[in-house]
Amino acid sequence: MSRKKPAKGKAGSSTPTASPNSKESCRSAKGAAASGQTNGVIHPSRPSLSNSGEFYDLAFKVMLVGDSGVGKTCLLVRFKDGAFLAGSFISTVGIDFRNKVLSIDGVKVKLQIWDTAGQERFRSVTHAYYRDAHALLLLYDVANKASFDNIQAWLTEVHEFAQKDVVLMLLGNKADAAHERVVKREEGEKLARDFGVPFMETSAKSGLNVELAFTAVAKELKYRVLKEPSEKFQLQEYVNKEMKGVGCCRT
Ligand SMILES: Nc1nc2c(ncn2[C@@H]2O[C@H](COP(=O)(O)OP(=O)(O)OP(=O)(O)O)[C@@H](O)[C@H]2O)c(=O)[nH]1
Ligand SMILES: [Mg+2]
Repeated sequence: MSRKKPAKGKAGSSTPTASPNSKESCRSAKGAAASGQTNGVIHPSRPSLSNSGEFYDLAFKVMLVGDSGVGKTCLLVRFKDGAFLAGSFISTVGIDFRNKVLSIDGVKVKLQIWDTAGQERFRSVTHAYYRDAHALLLLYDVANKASFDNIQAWLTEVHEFAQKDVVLMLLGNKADAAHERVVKREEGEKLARDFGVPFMETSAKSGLNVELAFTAVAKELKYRVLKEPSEKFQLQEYVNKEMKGVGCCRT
């Protein structure tokens, strides 16, 4: 069985060169060493080796998008390192990525997760990356109404620049911030229903639903590539079954 080791470095030739952060409040950018050589899906009969030394069967690109300050970088750091490093907010510059290999129903799925800058001045940089994304996590901040109101504009952008069959999920982040909350969960649910996208609330601070958001996307992507005739997977159904509410648990 052939096993290839992707070259180290920045994004592969099919994607523009990344512009790494030097520092962030969530320190996510540190390193970002893994390769972006594989633009498409890797065939499962040829396992590959990630930079962290883990073999994987499938690889996908996931992009985090949304207004500046909604918590994209913190969400990625929480997922990758299980940490929330509170401190002064240092906005992401350009774009960066980190890899994580998940085991999904016995299949090793590598997610290459791109953390984009929410600031308007970096918009043209992020546009260039949409086309290669297999999945997009679109975030707003439940404590910031403007970030919620801007979701429609983000969706317009997604439809303009991303692949038609991209896997989309809407996340209402900072669900821990009860006192500052200005967007009700029901409002997020309605918006998601109106646009036909799966939805859940998350918290990079508490970790609420963070693992689930990425796992659900990985499951959907894996299902699309490897689906058995007997297998059925529905992303929103899975999310509804698995997600935890704020301060309570759904069964
Ligand atoms: N309470 C709370 N604060 C959060 C959460 N996630 C992020 N924050 C805070 O929100 C601020 C912005 O977080 P970032 O993750 O840097 O935001 P971003 O979306 O990456 O912003 P840009 O890089 O400018 O696009 C930081 O001060 C974080 O500490 C969360 O789940 N709960
Ligand atoms: Mg950021």
